[in-house]
Amino acid sequence: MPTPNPSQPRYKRILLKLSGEALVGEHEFGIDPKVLDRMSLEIGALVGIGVQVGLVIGGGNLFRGAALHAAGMDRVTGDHMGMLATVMNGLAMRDSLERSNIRTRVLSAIPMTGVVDHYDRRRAIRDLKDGDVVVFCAGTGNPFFTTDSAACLRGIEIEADIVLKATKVDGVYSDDPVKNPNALRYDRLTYDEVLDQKLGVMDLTAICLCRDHDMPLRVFDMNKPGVLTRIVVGENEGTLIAKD
Ligand SMILES: Nc1ncnc2c1ncn2[C@@H]1O[C@H](COP(=O)(O)OP(=O)(O)OP(=O)(O)O)[C@@H](O)[C@H]1O
Ligand SMILES: O=c1ccn([C@@H]2O[C@H](COP(=O)(O)O)[C@@H](O)[C@H]2O)c(=O)[nH]1
Repeated sequence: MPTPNPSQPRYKRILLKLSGEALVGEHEFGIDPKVLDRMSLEIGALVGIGVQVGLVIGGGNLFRGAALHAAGMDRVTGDHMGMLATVMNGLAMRDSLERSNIRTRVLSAIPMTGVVDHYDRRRAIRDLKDGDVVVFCAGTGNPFFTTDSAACLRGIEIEADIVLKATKVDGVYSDDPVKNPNALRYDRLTYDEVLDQKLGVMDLTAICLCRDHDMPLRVFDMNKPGVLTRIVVGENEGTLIAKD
């Protein structure tokens, strides 16, 4: 493996997936502005070294369709609410990034004239090349999916070099490390190993998409300061999921 060089990022274009739940921070529900500002700083550092950043933010801090359905709501309505939650997170992220003087474009899979622009792949690529951070919100625009799948889909569409899944655990484990303290962390896995062992850090649709389009994925802990820059310059953080 070549030695990491901070002035020469290994990845030119990334798709970063941020967990919605992580935005709660010290609050009980919703969005903690301190978390957004910390993430903006980390993302700004990447833009500063010339990395093109596409962003997908989950909605788990506000609504998840499956949870609403379990409480009695129609599933599709719940999923629509979940997708709208990701738009709110996208707006909050743009606000924080722009307060740090980082140019940001929010593109939504669901048309929302007057609030955000509608997703258009060619436009997204142009904006990325111009140095804007592009936030893709409203997931895939379809119910029964998750923002992990949306992140992998957008990553493939914009021809990102890698999908980076920022979460609250420091990689993929043999079992959910939050529930099983004896779970073992993997450094590297193939797509088929994740699928065969049903490792639950991401939904399996997302893993299948990445496998079918040979898109590498890295799962890492966003709470470690400087972690994004370290990954982008080629240091080993969390777990890499790739072909072999
Ligand atoms: N094998 C595993 N390895 C690592 N984490 C696992 C595993 N199985 C389950 N998990 C759980 O998956 C979670 C991933 O959570 P995360 O909040 O990033 O997901 P999300 O549902 O994509 O995001 P959101 O909060 O926006 O809904 C981890 O917090 C971890 O507890
Ligand atoms: O393509 C998509 C993406 C998301 N949803 C709904 O939104 C919520 C929030 O996303 P998370 O990935 O769980 O953070 C999700 O639970 C779905 O209900 C969707 O319908 N389609």
